[in-house]
Amino acid sequence: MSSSPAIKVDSLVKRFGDTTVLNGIDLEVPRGEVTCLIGPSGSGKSTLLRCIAFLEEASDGFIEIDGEPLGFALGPSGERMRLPAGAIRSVRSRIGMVFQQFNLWPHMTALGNVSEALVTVRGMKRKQAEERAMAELEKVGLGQRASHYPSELSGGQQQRVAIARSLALEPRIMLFDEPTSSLDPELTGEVLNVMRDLAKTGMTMLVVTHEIGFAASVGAKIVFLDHGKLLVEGGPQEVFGKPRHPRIEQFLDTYLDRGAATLL
Ligand SMILES: Nc1ncnc2c1ncn2[C@@H]1O[C@H](COP(=O)(O)OP(=O)(O)OP(=O)(O)O)[C@@H](O)[C@H]1O
Repeated sequence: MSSSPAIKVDSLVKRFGDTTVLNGIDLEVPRGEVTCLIGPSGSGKSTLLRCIAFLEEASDGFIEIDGEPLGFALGPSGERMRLPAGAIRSVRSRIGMVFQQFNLWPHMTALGNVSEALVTVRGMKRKQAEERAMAELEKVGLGQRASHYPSELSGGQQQRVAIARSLALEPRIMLFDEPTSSLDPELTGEVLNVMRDLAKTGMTMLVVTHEIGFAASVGAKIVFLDHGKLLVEGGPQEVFGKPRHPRIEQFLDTYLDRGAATLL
């Protein structure tokens, strides 16, 4: 495999109407590590993740996944050129994404939620898909809950099903958009543990989180976004250690979570 980073973001701009939400982001996400994206509310974290997942189209700039362009590339005369749908799908399929809201199908069991993705996206036979789905549910500690519907599962369990559903599709990169924001602390812990285990397997992960304790202990790289710009990036010690960038100091005062209080 090439030595290119798992994700490369180059001069990315995203505008909604007259509002510039991402204002020239350059970012490299190394392979096999956890990169945590932090920053104040409204700084553009979700938008950046959604651009990388191609759920939003960037207004300008480029994204590469494993060295291959996603969505847009430089054309022969140096113009920004949209790539064909097939090429976009092929690169996009390497990325899994987990959202704050679990987005499970309410009328399907946990097993159904995971296996359906394999049948519809991968064209797998139902029986084979269910076997695979069961194995994925076991990995996130939910083998015993396979026949339960989302309404019969806790928020933490629902999020673990969503993670299993993403992982079943064998992504090379996992994006997490505040996966624990809607959970209480106990359920947050169980989801973060699943993410810690996933990190140990060498999965490339880009995680938007307000869980500073998680970012400081699991993130190999921390990226701080502020008003649509990448303000600080580095290892946890560089970003959270003292002396700190004044904006980080201010951010920690506002967003410090319980785990972080003991870590920093
Ligand atoms: N579809 C959209 N149309 C218009 N404005 C949008 C859209 N999506 C996001 N924005 C705006 O972009 C800005 C950044 O939003 P974004 O959700 O990326 O921030 P964030 O850092 O993830 O915030 P939070 O931590 O609160 O989730 C906000 O001002 C938001 O209102």
